[in-house]
Formats: sequence, structure tokens, C-alpha cells
Amino acid sequence: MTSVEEILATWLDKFKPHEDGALLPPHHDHCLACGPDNPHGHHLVVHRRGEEVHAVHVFDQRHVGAPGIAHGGAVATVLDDLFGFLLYLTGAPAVTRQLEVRYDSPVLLGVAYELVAKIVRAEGRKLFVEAEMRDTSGGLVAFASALFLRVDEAHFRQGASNSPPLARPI
Ligand SMILES: CCCCCCCCCCCCCCCC(=O)SCCNC(=O)CCNC(=O)[C@H](O)C(C)(C)COP(=O)(O)OP(=O)(O)OC[C@H]1O[C@@H](n2cnc3c(N)ncnc32)[C@H](O)[C@@H]1OP(=O)(O)O
Repeated sequence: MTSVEEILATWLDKFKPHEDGALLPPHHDHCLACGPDNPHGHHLVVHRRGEEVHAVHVFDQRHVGAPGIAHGGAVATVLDDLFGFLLYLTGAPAVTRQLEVRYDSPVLLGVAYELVAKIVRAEGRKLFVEAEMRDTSGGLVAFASALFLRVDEAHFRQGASNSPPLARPI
């Protein structure tokens, strides 16, 4: 099944240029936010839109916090992962060093929201990024900012000794 090395090889291959409008590939098949094979996941689908990344997303009962409302951690997960798609535009892996989420309105289950993320600036290894989540009327329901730091492959190999769960059905 899928080893850390196999995932890493596949993932790094995804950093080739993606055309404007292209569907961007999931980070890997079991990624909590975007992996299509993770039954607990959000199955986030993201496209490139110019120098931004864009998604339309619906939270469901698996992500419930208060009844009918998405858990704040679930919202943060999706926003953090959306930032991870900006990395395909930079051509280099990076990880979240700091994430801040402002929750302006409850995110309702079963309702479509539009998400957009962009790189605000890059300084050496540092990528400063921002994202917005809006309802269908254009109202801002959440705003996130984050610092990502570029890392090399060795960073991801730190998980190699814990990789067997990736190879088993979840
Ligand atoms: C299984 C196989 C894998 C295959 C592929 C899988 C793909 C996987 C998907 C990935 C796609 C993303 C998906 C979603 C995003 C995640 O979920 S990422 C996961 C969550 N994040 C993590 O686990 C990261 C954990 N943290 C770390 O490992 C380390 O802290 C880091 C991030 C590598 C940084 O460590 P470091 O290199 O020692 O950096 P450090 O010296 O602390 O800071 C570097 C610079 O940043 C500055 N800095 C640090 N913090 C701040 C701050 N808050 N504000 C301003 N400046 C700061 C420092 O001052 C320093 O500045 P300079 O002195 O260089 O000017």
C-alpha cells in the first residue's frame, strides 16, 4: 500500500505548473481536508483562479459543533488546507507555522460557502497568506491568515515511523 516515500514522491510531482482554472490535486488520498479516500474528511475540491485558489464547500453532520453549525476546528481545518493548495502555485512544500481564524458568523451545515485564498507576501522561507469564506450573498463568515514556512522533504519523513495507519483502511 502507500508508504510515506510513495506519497512524498507523488506529492512532489504535483508541484509542476497548473494552468489557470485547473483542478488542483489533493495533498494525498487520505488528507483530512482534501483526501478523497478519507471517510472522515472534508473532501475539499480546489481550483486555481489566477494567483488565488478557490473552492465551494459544504460542511456536513460529521463536522457539527453546535447543532446545525460547523465546528470551529472543522472550519479552521478547511481554511488551513486551502492554504496548502497555494503551495502548488509557489512550486515548493511548506507547512503551517501559525494560523489565525476570525469567525464572523456561524458556518451552517448543508450550506454552500465560497472560499478564496491568496499569498499576501513571501519573504525567504516565509509565506504570509490570507483566506476568506463567504456565503452565497457575499457576506464574510470567516477570515483566516497564516504563516507558512517552506520545508524540505526531510520534514515529512519525520512521520515515516507512524505511517502504517495510512496504509490501512480508515
Ligand atoms: C506522509 C508523506 C508526506 C507527503 C506530503 C504530505 C503533504 C502534506 C500536506 C501539506 C500541505 C499543507 C496542508 C495544510 C497545512 C498543514 O496542516 S501543515 C501541518 C501543521 N504544521 C506543522 O506540523 C508544522 C510544525 N512545525 C514545525 O515543524 C517547525 O516549527 C517548522 C514550521 C518547520 C519551522 O521550524 P524552523 O525551521 O525551526 O523555523 P523557525 O526557526 O522557528 O522559524 C523560521 C523563521 O520564521 C520566523 N517565524 C516563526 N514563527 C513566526 C511567526 N509566528 N511570525 C513571524 N515569523 C515567525 C522565525 O523568526 C524565523 O525567521 P528568520 O530568523 O529565518 O528570519
